[in-house]
Amino acid sequence: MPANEIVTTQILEHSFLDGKKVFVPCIYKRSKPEPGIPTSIMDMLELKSLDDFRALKPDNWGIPTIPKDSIPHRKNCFGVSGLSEEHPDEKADDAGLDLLVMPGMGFDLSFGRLGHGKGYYDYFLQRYAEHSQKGLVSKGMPFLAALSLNEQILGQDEQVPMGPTDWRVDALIQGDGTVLRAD
Ligand SMILES: Nc1nc2c(c(=O)[nH]1)N(C=O)[C@@H](CNc1ccc(C(=O)N[C@@H](CCC(=O)O)C(=O)O)cc1)CN2
Ligand SMILES: Nc1ncnc2c1ncn2[C@@H]1O[C@H](COP(=O)(O)OP(=O)(O)OP(=O)(O)O)[C@@H](O)[C@H]1O
Repeated sequence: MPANEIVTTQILEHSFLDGKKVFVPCIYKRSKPEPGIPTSIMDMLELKSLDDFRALKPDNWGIPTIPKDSIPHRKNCFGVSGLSEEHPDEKADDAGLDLLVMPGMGFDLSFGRLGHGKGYYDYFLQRYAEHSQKGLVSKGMPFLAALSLNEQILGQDEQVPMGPTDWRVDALIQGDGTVLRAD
């Protein structure tokens, strides 16, 4: 969470100045919970501008968060407006992400990632993969770049526990600027 992670403000600012589209996480409770699927899930919603970003208010964890009343008026990374659960299987032009910047509690040198135990990122990535397989997003999987403080990286012989739903990242960007790439 913000007190224990690399601050992403400059990445966001730089992305806007570079003319990129920027999406941020939006956590919500699914309206129709189903067994075996997390009840609280994450979508990625578009920020309209740098001013839009700067106007976000921090939530209880200090994370700048999209106001609820603006959700229906924002593009989702799956190309539809508002929350993705309201538009299952809807094909949209210009959908998808090139890059996903991922936080985490800990990382290992085999690109394993330990999240906050909510499955937000892992389940989002599974949904993205399903959208991609169905041809609902034109891009493939985003490049997964984890941001890690040096203290969050385990030593050579240690691994974070990885289960069947956990995704390995493509690159580990360390607090001292070192970048490790999986390929
Ligand atoms: N900067 C940043 N943004 C991020 C994350 C992060 O780690 N860093 N997240 C990384 O995951 C997500 C937010 N993570 C969260 C992790 C835990 C709880 C939490 O404890 N929530 C409540 C109730 C949640 C619910 O509705 O179920 C709780 O459990 O008491 C909330 C958000 C998305 N955005
Ligand atoms: N693809 C999925 N399908 C169903 N449940 C999932 C999926 N991905 C994760 N979950 C569930 O979410 C819960 C939390 O998973 P896990 O402990 O791996 O989260 P994490 O990687 O620490 O968190 P995050 O992904 O938010 O960073 C687990 O109960 C897990 O089974």
